[in-house]
Amino acid sequence: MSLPGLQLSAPPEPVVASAIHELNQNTEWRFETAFGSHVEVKLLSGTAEIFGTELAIKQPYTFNGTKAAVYTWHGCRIEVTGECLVEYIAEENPMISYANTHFALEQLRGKAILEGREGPRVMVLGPENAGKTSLVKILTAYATRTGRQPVVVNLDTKEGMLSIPGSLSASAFSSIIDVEEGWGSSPTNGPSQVPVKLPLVYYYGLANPEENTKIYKPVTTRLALSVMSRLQEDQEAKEAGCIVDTPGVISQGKGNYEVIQHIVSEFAINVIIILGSERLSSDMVRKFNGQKTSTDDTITVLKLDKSGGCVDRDESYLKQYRQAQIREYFFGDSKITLSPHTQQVDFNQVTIYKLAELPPSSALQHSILALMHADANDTPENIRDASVIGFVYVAEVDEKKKKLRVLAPLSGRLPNRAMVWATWPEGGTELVG
Ligand SMILES: Nc1ncnc2c1ncn2[C@@H]1O[C@H](COP(=O)(O)OP(=O)(O)OP(=O)(O)O)[C@@H](O)[C@H]1O
Repeated sequence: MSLPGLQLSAPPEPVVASAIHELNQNTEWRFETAFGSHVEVKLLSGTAEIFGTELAIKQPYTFNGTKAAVYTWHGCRIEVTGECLVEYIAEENPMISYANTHFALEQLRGKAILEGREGPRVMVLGPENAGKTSLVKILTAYATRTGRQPVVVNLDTKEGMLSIPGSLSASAFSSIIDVEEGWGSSPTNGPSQVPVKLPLVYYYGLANPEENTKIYKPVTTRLALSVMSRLQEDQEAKEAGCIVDTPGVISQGKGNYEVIQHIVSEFAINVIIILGSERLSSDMVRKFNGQKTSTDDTITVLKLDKSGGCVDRDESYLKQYRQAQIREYFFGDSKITLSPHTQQVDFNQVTIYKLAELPPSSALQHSILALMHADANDTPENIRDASVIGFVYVAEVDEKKKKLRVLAPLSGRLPNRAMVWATWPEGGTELVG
């Protein structure tokens, strides 16, 4: 086609390859897409789900920087447009045992309702990339599909759940999980414009719990106290119980499993699921199986097979993933655009803590600060144990004028609360010019 008056030809539309896949019952199409390249998946017929959440028929879902699988119980046809890094159909998968685990949890929920007690408190353990987060998503999705409202807890600070990496968070899930974004890093995530999932967030600020158990353990305790009181006060959460995702590193521990023990006692965990490690499973059976929780429930340890689809994620992928989570926190995702604002604040208007109070300096440039529900002059312990109001990004530090330019996901003056600066998620990325 030529453009009128210019005799120029419009560049040809790039040809994007499309393919149709027929999946037999109980099989899955596994795929990986690169960051920056978009792959569209459409369910043409039959039924299918991604990590437990059903796909709507004929609706296009777009993936970018994703590793996942479209699973079908009864068979389906899907159309895939765009180029995947890896894609194949897998006949063997552990989905039947994962669904059976959901039904076993449902039985525990039924029993707890009859007895007027809390539903199961489930913890998923296993080494890195064993599929823990994927299993937590599947169990959560099946529970919400059954009409339950479980409280999901993320104790893995390498990734964020409805928050950015570095945080520990909990949220009651009553609606479906977004198949394109997974948990998402922003509370406004999901198909609805209404922020349906409001997480409670605490900040640890390091990737590995064992780097500083003196902070990790008390912060976990605070989160556990809130979750346990929610389970007592909110009938729907009480019936469904909670599902706790954990960092892989605590399962690879050199034998003492101190952090695991702490989580089990603080959340009164009574179902421990082990993925992908015989040794861990036998250690956990020896340590916990048949023991009583503080609420007088008996602990059951269960081993499940790791999915052959779990992929090891290298550091460069994980770094891009974290950056994408941070961007999404401030700017939204493909469906919901947020309107972040930058503002100037004087050095003397902010109080920043690292492990002790810290004067603002250019070292803060391009880092993330957690704004805490704590007074600027509170004690370091109270600040550490406080929950997070939100995060800001330091766009610029002017040491001469003693001013910071900060980006916040919402407009409005920064409240005069204590702020915490930690090393995780790593700074250094330029979010705004
Ligand atoms: N069946 C599957 N098909 C394709 N990809 C999968 C499948 N199951 C899991 N994955 C992918 O494998 C990677 C590792 O899985 P997941 O995040 O669930 O493991 P994890 O044990 O939580 O890891 P970590 O401890 O490092 O957080 C993820 O990118 C996940 O999306």
